[in-house]
Amino acid sequence: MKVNGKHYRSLWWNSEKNVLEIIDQRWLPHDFRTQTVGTMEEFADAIVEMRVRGAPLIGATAAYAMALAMKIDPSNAYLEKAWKYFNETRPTAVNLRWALNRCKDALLPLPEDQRADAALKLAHEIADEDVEINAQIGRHGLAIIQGIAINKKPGETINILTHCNAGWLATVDWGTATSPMYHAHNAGIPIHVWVDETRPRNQGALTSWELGSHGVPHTYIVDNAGGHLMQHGKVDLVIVGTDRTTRRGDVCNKIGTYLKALAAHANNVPFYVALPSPTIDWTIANGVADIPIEERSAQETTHVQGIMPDGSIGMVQVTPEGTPGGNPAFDVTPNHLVTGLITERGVTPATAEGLQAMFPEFANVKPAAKNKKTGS
Ligand SMILES: CSC[C@H]1O[C@H](OP(=O)(O)O)[C@H](O)[C@@H]1O
Repeated sequence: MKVNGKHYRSLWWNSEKNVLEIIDQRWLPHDFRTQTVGTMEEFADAIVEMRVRGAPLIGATAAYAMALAMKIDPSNAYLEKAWKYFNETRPTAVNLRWALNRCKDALLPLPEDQRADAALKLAHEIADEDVEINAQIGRHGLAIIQGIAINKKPGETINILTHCNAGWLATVDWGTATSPMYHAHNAGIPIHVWVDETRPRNQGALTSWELGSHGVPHTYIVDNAGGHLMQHGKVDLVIVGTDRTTRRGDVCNKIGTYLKALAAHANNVPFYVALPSPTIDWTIANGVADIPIEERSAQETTHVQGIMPDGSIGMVQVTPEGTPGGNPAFDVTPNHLVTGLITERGVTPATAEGLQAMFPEFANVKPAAKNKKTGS
């Protein structure tokens, strides 16, 4: 998407330096900083520290990480070592494991001297596929918004609530939850977006930065305001992203999503999830029982980042000294609270039958023994 009129993806390959370039999202929305990622440690750090974040973007980053690994040492042993090293960076977004497995499956059959080039080519393909998948999600989500517009007075604004950042910053481009919003805005449909702040990392500020850059009307709200707005008829539709959706349609997403789904269900507000197929974990059904929930640092809850009086970006402590912080980074919305899943192939019910009908090639994937701690 555009940043000050210039098109950017969230990551891109610098073919002159032969390194990956990323937007370092830790400094947004106050400072737009890019950086190169050229070592195994820099790749792992970029994922762990959320310089790159969002399930699809984590997956694309992991693919480029495997390309670097094959350039360093194309042996089977190093391939396995790299797979394990990167799989341990963050446990919840299944796109990480999906990308690592896709790379391993493609590379193992190849002679070692072909692996580095093949791995980089595959990383480019995964990045480009993500852009197209998200554009398709946008087109299918646009139809939902158009369906709501028909029942509104001509020119009446459609109010959409979203949680966290499932925007182009969380993917290579377009975003997932935001793609239908951008498509609707570009089609001239009057939308307004309620943007949940999404403590503790305040990814709502990223969504606000994105939507503002594209001229989409929006309002930044505290996480706990969504239910009130729904009770008062101020939300026509909720669209969120996902980090892992199970084969029966249970949706794992940023902490707080479940509460939005409960409020939407209680107020008969349609609750849709934008779901790229690499985010489906076909090996599990019960999301609450089987999806590993990342526990991040307490400091993310006891402190908040922002612009300091001198204009620098800093952290301030919001809690008393010594107060412990708890920080589960995700929660799981059971499928019965989900109105529909917006995939790149179309909109489907959040059920095992719905997902199998949309993706029949995965219908026979066998449940795997899960180690909930690592998610694989
Ligand atoms: C399009 S996936 C976006 C998804 O990822 C975010 O998690 P994080 O910022 O911790 O990587 C959040 O759950 C978003 O909905």
